[in-house]
Formats: sequence, structure tokens, C-alpha cells
Amino acid sequence: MKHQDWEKRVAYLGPEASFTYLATKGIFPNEWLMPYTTIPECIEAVSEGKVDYAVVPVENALEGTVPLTIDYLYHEANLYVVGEVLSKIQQHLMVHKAQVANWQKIEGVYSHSHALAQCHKYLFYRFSSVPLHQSSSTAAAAKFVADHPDKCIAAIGNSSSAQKYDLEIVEPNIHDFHFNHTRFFVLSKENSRLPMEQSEGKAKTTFMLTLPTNVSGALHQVLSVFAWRRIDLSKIESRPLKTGLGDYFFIIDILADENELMVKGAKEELEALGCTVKSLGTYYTYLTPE
Ligand SMILES: O=C(O)C(=O)C[C@]1(C(=O)O)C=C[C@@H](O)C=C1
Repeated sequence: MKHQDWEKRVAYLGPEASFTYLATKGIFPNEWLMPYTTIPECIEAVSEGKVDYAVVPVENALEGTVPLTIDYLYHEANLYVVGEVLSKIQQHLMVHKAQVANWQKIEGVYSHSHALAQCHKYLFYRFSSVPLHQSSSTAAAAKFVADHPDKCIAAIGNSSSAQKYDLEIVEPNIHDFHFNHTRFFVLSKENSRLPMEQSEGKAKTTFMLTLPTNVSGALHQVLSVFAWRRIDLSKIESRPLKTGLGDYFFIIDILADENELMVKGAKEELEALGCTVKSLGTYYTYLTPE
């Protein structure tokens, strides 16, 4: 198929075989997938209309929120979440095939900062004196190792990246906790939603909210707005507003559709209380096959 035959362009944190690529391929198997080096570049590509969607990591079960994604969405972009993808994350240690015999003597480990953090205990106990190097993604690390056959170095990443860049997995499943999943947002300029088919079928909405200044008990009031309406929240987290110490905005994930009467009412009441509320839209959750 030629590029111009593809209907949608989708930016993702590349290169090919990154975890974001696998999530993107899972939800867009037939679209034109375009790799970008950083999360802001993916987000800008949608904002500037170069692509229809961008897929970016937003939260990991071991490491928590991906601050760059949330902060960029709040401070720099005006986009909507049209879907989310949940993927199981398995991290493996891999080396160039020319270095397999020497892998216990590696002189450097390369990976994305989140992947290094997910394997912290393993690296601490097994390779405590070996320098760790951050890459723009796990697949970028695998590619770097592939491009340097003479160096005794390793990458941490998934089995697809080992395959794609022809590396050998020398120690599989080195992530510190078994339940390792990452959540990815699919972003668009339109407040639409990807079709429900193949999703889990339950609607989810994300609000970004700031509290009125100097009001005691403001957060308590916000939570009561949801509580008395029996609106289920799956996440609430604060991030710095970057205007001074103690200034925060909140990300709130709601297990309901923004068009439901109770959610509309909640938004109105929050605004009446002096909060600024921005809805990132309602979307469905997709699982990538394990
Ligand atoms: O480096 C990759 O392969 C990515 O897609 C990025 C990323 C992340 O930002 O959390 C995605 C999933 C894993 O948690 C590790 C890294």
C-alpha cells in the first residue's frame, strides 16, 4: 500500500518497535504510522495538523504519570483524548550478537528513563557499577546498541525491538514488579472518540482542573461534587502549575461519559465553585494483545 492510500497519519514516540509503536500498531493496524523522537514533537505534530492522531505514554503502573505528557497537554497544547491503550510491559536485557559471550561484562546500559527506572532493583543488584544512559525510547536504545557492534553495551526494551534490531536477549523479564502496564493516550484536535468496537466498552473522561485561590477546603469541595453524584473517579493527581511553590493543577479521570447529566452537572458546579475545568473529552480503553 502506498502512503497516499492510507487514510490517517499517526505520530508515535519512535523509532519502530518502541512500546509506543506496539500500542499504536495495536489500535491503528492499517494507518500511516510516523515516528517522532520526543513526546512534545508527537503532540506538536497533531497541533500543527501534520498528523491526525498522536499516541504518547501517559502513565506506568510502576513509575506513575509521565509528567512530560501531562504537563505538555496542560501548558502547551489544546488537544483531546480520543482513546487510551493499555499495554503489558516486559523489559528484557539485550546485547549485540557479537557481544553475547561478554554480556556479563557490559560497560553501559541504554534505555528510556522509565524503562531504566522499572528495572532499578535488577540493575542495582546485578550491574551496580555500570553507567546507565538515557535514550529517547527503548527502541532508540536497541538501535544504538545495534549500530555499535564493537561496544560491550546493552539495551533494555521489548522483544520486538530485539527482533527488529537483531539483538540477543540475554536476560528476559528484568522489570522489578510483575504487574507492569503502561497507559497511552491517543490525541486529536477534534473532540471525537475512536469507535467503541474492540474497546472495553466503558467510557472514561479526563478533566484538568485548577482550584480557586486561597479557599480553604477547596479540594474537599471538588471531591464532594463527584461524591454526592456517585461519580466514580479512577485517578486524581496534582502537577505543578509552574507559577510558584504550592500552585497546582489536578488531573481527574472519571469513569463516565462527559455527556451524562451527572457529569455535566458536576462540571457546572465545579465552575460555580470557582474552579477552572477543561475536559480532555470522553474516550474508550483498548487493550493490546499480550
Ligand atoms: O521507550 C519506549 O519504548 C516507549 O514507548 C516509552 C515508554 C514510557 O515513556 O514509559 C513506554 C512504555 C514503557 O513504560 C517504557 C517507556
